[in-house]
Amino acid sequence: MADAAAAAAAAPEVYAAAEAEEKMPEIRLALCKGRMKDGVFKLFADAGIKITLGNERAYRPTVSWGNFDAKLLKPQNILGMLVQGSRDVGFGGHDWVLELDLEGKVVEIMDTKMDPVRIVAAAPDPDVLKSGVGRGGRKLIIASEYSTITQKWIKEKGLDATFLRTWGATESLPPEDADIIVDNTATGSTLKANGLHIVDTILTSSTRMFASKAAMADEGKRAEIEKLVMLLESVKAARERKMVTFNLLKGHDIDSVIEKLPCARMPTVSELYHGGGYAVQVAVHSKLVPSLVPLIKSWGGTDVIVTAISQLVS
Ligand SMILES: Nc1ncnc2c1ncn2[C@@H]1O[C@H](COP(=O)(O)OP(=O)(O)OP(=O)(O)O)[C@@H](O)[C@H]1O
Ligand SMILES: O=P(O)(O)OC[C@H]1O[C@H](OP(=O)(O)OP(=O)(O)O)[C@H](O)[C@@H]1O
Repeated sequence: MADAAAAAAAAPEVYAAAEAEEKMPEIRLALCKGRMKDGVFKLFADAGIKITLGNERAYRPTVSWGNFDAKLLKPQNILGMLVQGSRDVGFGGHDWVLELDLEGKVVEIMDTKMDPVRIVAAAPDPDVLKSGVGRGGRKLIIASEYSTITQKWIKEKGLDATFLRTWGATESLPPEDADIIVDNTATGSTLKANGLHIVDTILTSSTRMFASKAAMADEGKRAEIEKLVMLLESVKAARERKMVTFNLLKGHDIDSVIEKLPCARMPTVSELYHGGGYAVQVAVHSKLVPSLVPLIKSWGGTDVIVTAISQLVS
């Protein structure tokens, strides 16, 4: 207690901001049930915001930061609720924005890039689009859960086809009950297990965060939403990067090393004890680390440390 009181006294602005957060305008948050849930919960957790569900069947989680009224909902419903204005912020797939024809009716505020999928047309016959006919010469039957997307695609391709709406397990329909399916694919294992070949890629999708137009028009809510986006984006940025720290001892040309570092902004450089050289710290894309570390060594760098970053705000 004494420690907490001392910390609060030493950093009054930070503690006051944390307390004030609970009195900020309420944001009605829709979290997604289903396969997107764990990734979204982890994104919040990595930003220091804990989402707690009372039990597995509870749909009203509590959020440890800010002033959220949170609910767990199916992503397809979330998008509709943002349009009708009963939720302020929510998560869903870009595919369902297109399927429900909601482009311009909800505001995309962040692409988490999580759960990437492709919406593809697939068939047992890889040449089905060339032949344009179905099993035994019948008119093509094209099955999908995505009604709008598929019917638009049929038109664009100029196919003479009957559309069949499915409710899951779409890959099981060909060859008897359908000639082509339109479905999402991530690893491709369901298509493969059912002997289906991709004949066209229609679009790509990922888990995105959306806001209602009304919430974005409300100054108070918008400010809170932007704070949330900044925090979640900082996790996304950090996940793509690593912190590389190294020493460059006296006698090496620090300026020429700094010039060669792959960073958009200036790296942090601090002087070593007794003017023995410099410690350099730079956040770099993870994929560059294996190339960068040997180069640092070749430039005379020592004591190279590569660490994970949890949040990065530019
Ligand atoms: N591997 C995947 N398979 C299916 N949908 C995925 C996948 N990865 C991401 N998604 C996205 O998840 C959303 C579908 O969510 P939804 O909750 O309806 O399905 P689900 O998570 O599979 O749940 P359920 O098992 O209850 O059907 C879509 O936007 C879809 O693009
Ligand atoms: O490319 P993959 O990694 O195999 O993933 C794609 C599959 O996962 C989903 O099915 P889901 O498990 O949600 O069942 P459903 O078809 O009944 O919706 C989706 O509809 C595909 O069938």
